Amino acid sequence: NNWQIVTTASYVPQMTVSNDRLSTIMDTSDEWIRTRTGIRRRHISQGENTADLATQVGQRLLAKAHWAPTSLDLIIIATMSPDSYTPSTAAIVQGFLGATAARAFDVSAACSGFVYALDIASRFIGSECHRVMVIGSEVLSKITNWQDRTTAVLFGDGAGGVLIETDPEPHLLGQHLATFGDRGNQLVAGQTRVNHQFPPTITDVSPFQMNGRAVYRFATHAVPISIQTALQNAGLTADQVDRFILHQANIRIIQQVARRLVQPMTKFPTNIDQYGNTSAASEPILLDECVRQGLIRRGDLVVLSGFGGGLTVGTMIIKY
Ligand SMILES: O=C(O)C1CCN(c2ccc(-c3cc(CO)ccc3Cl)cn2)CC1
Repeated sequence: NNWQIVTTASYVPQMTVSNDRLSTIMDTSDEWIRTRTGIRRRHISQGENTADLATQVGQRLLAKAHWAPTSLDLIIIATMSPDSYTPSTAAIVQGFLGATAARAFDVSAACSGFVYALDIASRFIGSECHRVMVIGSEVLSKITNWQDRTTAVLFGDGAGGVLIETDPEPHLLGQHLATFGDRGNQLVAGQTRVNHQFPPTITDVSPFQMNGRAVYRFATHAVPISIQTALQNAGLTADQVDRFILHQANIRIIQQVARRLVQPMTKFPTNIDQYGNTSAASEPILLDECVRQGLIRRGDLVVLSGFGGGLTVGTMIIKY
């Protein structure tokens, strides 16, 4: 069933942490972080959890679309840093917003989460489900080991999302989702352990652990293939795309993907310098900024592509 993105919104915690400030708590430097990742600062939550960031986005979305919360049929939150095992972050947001008619659940696909959630929403939308809220929200600072300079310098907190509604015109022109579970151990966070004794003890949440080189290599290989496959599904070529909204994981990966697709960097807006890697939130935050800055207009051909934990990759071709 056809649907359209009605509006976009985003929200980041107020406090920013510069590279220089990080270099006072771990052995790193602004020069290293900026040249190797493109990151200059990141927003770090002070007391706001994942559902709080998502609720801010939800309120902004409903206000921009002039929708009553009770008109929502479905809320999906893509996150790898939920408030709790239960209730789901989506259920908490549903309660905070008073969206009493909406079913609500989380999608866990790390940095591909927003595309996975949008794909699921597009399969729900139809005769009984007209109005859907899809948000990517992360507080990665709570699962980061702030002594591990290989990961702590990369991540930030934030949330972004869209409202989608049934539409007579097709706007989802193609997609490609893939998961490589045999390589999942290359990017792990929040791992639980089951011990042999009885009663078992509750384990604390393990911080990020990443085989950076392996994930980097995966991304530079899997993302161009995913984008080309989605374009083929849509009967389109990269030349026809107006904007590529890629997961903001690393500036060099974005440059590498642009080269592989033989496309100019002007088609690849970036904001990793401001936010760091916000996992499932990075695409909707960037999408919202592009819409607000007029870099994406109605009728534009937009590619959304996320990649990361799972390992997963997800690409969607949308006529905005
Ligand atoms: O030494 C260097 O240059 C290092 C090399 C390693 N780097 C990496 C490696 C992987 C990621 C990454 C992370 C996620 C998790 O959301 C998803 C997707 C990716 Cl591709 C980000 N940076 C940083 C610079």
